[in-house]
Amino acid sequence: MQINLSNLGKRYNYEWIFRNLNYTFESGTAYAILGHNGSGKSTLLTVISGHNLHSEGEINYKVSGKDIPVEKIYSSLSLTAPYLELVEEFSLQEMIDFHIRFKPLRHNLSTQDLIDRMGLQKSKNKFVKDFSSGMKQRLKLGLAIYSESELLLLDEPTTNLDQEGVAWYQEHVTQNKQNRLIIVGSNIQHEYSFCEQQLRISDYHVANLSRGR
Ligand SMILES: Nc1ncnc2c1ncn2[C@@H]1O[C@H](COP(=O)(O)OP(=O)(O)OP(=O)(O)O)[C@@H](O)[C@H]1O
Repeated sequence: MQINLSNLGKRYNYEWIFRNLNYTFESGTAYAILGHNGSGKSTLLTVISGHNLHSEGEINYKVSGKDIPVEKIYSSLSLTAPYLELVEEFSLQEMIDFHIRFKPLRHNLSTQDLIDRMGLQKSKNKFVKDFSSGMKQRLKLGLAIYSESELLLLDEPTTNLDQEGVAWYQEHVTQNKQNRLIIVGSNIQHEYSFCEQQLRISDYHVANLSRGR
């Protein structure tokens, strides 16, 4: 998979979040989008995922050498982000079964296999609404990392995780990165230490562009 951004810009009302962004993302590489709070990391990830329209420039997707329109890109991606909600009324098992109906898991994993990999065996029949915030985050990550998808978008992936949860994230994301395109929005080193490339969103802020970078 390849994602090509050319002169990409996004503004909300009169405020430009980034402009003149030229960049190519390729499968087999993990990228970190870095920047301070409010710098536009989540905005760029939502634009890449097709959930948010850009304001100028172009974004092009290629899967196996074929151009894919933005409205079809959802079928090639999985993502996790703080604003994404789980279905609180489901038990853990029901939540995964529901997810699999839309997005199968990698390597034909079953619901039970995923529960085992997340280390949540004891909570199989617990309602998601009764999960701790760290358990919910582990579930969101497990669903994203283990979905059959070429593009994995991770926005602030270790939110609410303790040290053990962070170690779990690092182990599972690195085990599942081969041949995938991974993009992490973060400003915490342990979330993106496995990424080979870094993109600083502040380089594409209008004030910095006019200074000629
Ligand atoms: N829907 C929206 N309408 C107007 N402004 C928005 C909207 N969403 C985000 N913004 C603004 O865009 C800017 C970038 O926000 P964004 O959430 O992308 O930053 P971020 O780098 O992900 O921040 P954080 O590290 O705090 O998560 C902020 O100034 C924010 O207020």
